[in-house]
Amino acid sequence: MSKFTLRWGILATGGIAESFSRDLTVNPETRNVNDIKHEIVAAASSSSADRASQFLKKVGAPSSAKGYGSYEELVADKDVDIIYVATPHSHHYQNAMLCLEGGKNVLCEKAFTVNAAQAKKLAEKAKEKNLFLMEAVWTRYFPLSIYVRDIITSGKIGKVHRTFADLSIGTLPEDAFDNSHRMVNPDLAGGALLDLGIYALTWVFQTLYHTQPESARKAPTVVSSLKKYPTGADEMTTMLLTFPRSEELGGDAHGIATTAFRTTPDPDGKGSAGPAIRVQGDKGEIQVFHPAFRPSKTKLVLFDGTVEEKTFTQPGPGKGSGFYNGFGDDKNPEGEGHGMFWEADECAFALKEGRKEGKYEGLQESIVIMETMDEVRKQNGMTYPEKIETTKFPTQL
Ligand SMILES: NC(=O)C1=CN([C@@H]2O[C@H](COP(=O)(O)OP(=O)(O)OC[C@H]3O[C@@H](n4cnc5c(N)ncnc54)[C@H](OP(=O)(O)O)[C@@H]3O)[C@@H](O)[C@H]2O)C=CC1
Ligand SMILES: O=C1OC[C@@H](O)[C@H](O)[C@H]1O
Repeated sequence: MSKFTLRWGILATGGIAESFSRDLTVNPETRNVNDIKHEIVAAASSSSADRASQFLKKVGAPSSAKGYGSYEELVADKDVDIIYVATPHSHHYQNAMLCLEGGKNVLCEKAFTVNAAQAKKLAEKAKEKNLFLMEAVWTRYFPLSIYVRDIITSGKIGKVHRTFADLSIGTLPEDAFDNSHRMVNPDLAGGALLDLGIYALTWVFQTLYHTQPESARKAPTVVSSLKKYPTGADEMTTMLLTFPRSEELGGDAHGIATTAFRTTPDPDGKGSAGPAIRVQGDKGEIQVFHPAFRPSKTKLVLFDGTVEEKTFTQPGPGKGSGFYNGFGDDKNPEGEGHGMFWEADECAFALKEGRKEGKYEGLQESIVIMETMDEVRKQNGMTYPEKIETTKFPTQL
């Protein structure tokens, strides 16, 4: 059988670009995906072509892959089918727009943009140019997430009324990040909400919103509280979302999404403190254990006494590999891939099938989530500099 090959260009050479690119080199057959292939054909660094070439070597790209010293050159490369945007949040809008204007399909890291207005502009541009565009919320494409959504839609836990979701990382920001770090720097749209809270929201949305028929999905109302870090970005944010839903589904549902630097739902690293995510219905609940961005354990607990635990490992290239994870303090278990290949596979399936959006989070849902975060920032007076909130393209950052 001839395989569909997706030819990738990598825009930026930081931590997550490395994890993602390494995952692209894992043979899809190791995860029973037999009809597509990924190929890294080029990478670009805003600092130098040499850095891009070193990056390509480091991640195991083919020796034919080209290293560019500017993002513009990458966009102009005729051999690139899709570009993975792996810059800080502040740069996503400008970088993704550059790619779309240049006729390239785009997979753009989370948070999709700084605000909903930017997300809408990108969606409009992708539509105008008939290009594929997807927010890289990798967790949505995990077999574990598919399993949890299936539990909900099958009615196993009954009508679902509430989801609690916490992604907090148990890290003292003063020790872990200097004030220019992308996690806390407002110039880079830093802060817990956009970087980590997006995963708590992902779990709330994928259990209470995405599981409804598309025509029935309605944006939630939100009340929230946010605590600022001295840089002006947030260090702890909690959101209470009310999703309007039909009586057939049990009526309105509540989502509680929270995120913080200093606390963690997993203080001993062994899950002893309980789950990070609880999706509760009137027949029981499905639990997911920390970390919300890359969970590997679930527990189904039903009113009738059923208890079913499941573990999901990430298929990988063999013993001893261990990929960089986030800001670098947790490595993958030995032998596992990172798990970013599932979202990459979705891009290949979509382009093979002629789809222009991701199956498990389309652009409309990414926009509603950005609107939710806009509202949280508005309720709590958290703004970013105008040059990164603007929809004016191009803007020099
Ligand atoms: N899905 C996931 O699990 C994770 C996702 N992320 C997301 O990935 C994105 C990048 O995060 P991460 O890779 O950790 O960040 P890094 O700081 O490690 O890398 C960002 C890269 O962006 C490029 N860049 C361009 N302009 C700037 C600038 N002004 N300041 C800093 N970097 C710049 C640089 O690459 P160059 O010099 O080559 O142009 C830099 O190496 C964020 O959106 C983040 O939310 C992050 C961690 C985990
Ligand atoms: O997306 C992410 O997931 C993992 C976290 O460690 C990281 O900070 C974040 O950007």
